[in-house]
Amino acid sequence: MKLEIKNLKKTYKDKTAVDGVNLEITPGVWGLLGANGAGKTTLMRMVAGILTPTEGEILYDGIPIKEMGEAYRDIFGYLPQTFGFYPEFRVRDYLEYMAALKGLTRKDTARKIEELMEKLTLKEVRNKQIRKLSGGMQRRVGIAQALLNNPEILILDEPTSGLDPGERIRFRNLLSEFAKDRIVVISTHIVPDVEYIATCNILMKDGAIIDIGTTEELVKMVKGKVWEVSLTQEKLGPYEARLKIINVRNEDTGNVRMRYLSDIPVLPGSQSVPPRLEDLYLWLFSGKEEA
Ligand SMILES: Nc1ncnc2c1ncn2[C@@H]1O[C@H](COP(=O)(O)OP(=O)(O)OP(=O)(O)O)[C@@H](O)[C@H]1O
Repeated sequence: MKLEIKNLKKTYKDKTAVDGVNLEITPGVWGLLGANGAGKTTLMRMVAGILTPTEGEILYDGIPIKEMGEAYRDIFGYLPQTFGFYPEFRVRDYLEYMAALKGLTRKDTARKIEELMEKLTLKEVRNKQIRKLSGGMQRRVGIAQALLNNPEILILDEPTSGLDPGERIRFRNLLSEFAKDRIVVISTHIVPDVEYIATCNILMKDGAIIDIGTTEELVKMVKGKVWEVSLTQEKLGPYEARLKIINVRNEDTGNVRMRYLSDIPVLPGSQSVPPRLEDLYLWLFSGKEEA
């Protein structure tokens, strides 16, 4: 099973959102990381077959997806970034409706909906209208509809926005299990969502792919540039504007522990620490003024 993206380009009037992307995606979880406006959504919508590329093509096992039509939809699941369709529908009715659109039989529909409601803890809201659900709950319904047809390719755009930490962990586990022999692509700003489950991460900037690799391979870029130091809250102030700070957390001593990015240690007592994917994300995608 292979998805090939060849020289894919999308231009909106004078804006090139995706600029010559080449990718070969095989089964596993793929994290698509990039700042706002990098072109992630545009790329995913083209892969989902709902946006026509300006140039280039997408092939599934060697066949252009535009020639596959219905057959591509049968093997595809997609959770868009903004999910708010059919707000008047009750959860169960909506899932049944989506299952019918995806061509599931009555028997498969009942079985699959039960299974997904269980896995995504949706049972207690089965008879509620979607518009009355919390944001996190709506997202779970969105995830459920994307999984209804047991897709071979699953594309999720910002799937965990609105989910609480417990839900995020459950969701990650669900995806890891699901991706064993399938292609799952997750676009996100929430780096920890893909850090431990992604087989491979795709880094995107200004419409282009700037790097691809496992978390372990990619974090090497910031090896020796991540520091931690303990300091008083008052001393932190002047550094906040100058440094790329990853996080600051309170210590039992009353001091704060600051994790920051820099080529050299800036504060006395700074210790070099092993890099994480979030450190790299900040290094690549955030200007100093944002840090
Ligand atoms: N329909 C459109 N018309 C014009 N420009 C667009 C359109 N859709 C997207 N863009 C522009 O293309 C660029 C890429 O947008 P896209 O939404 O794909 O990025 P993204 O990486 O998904 O960002 P975000 O995480 O904020 O959704 C942005 O500069 C955006 O303003």
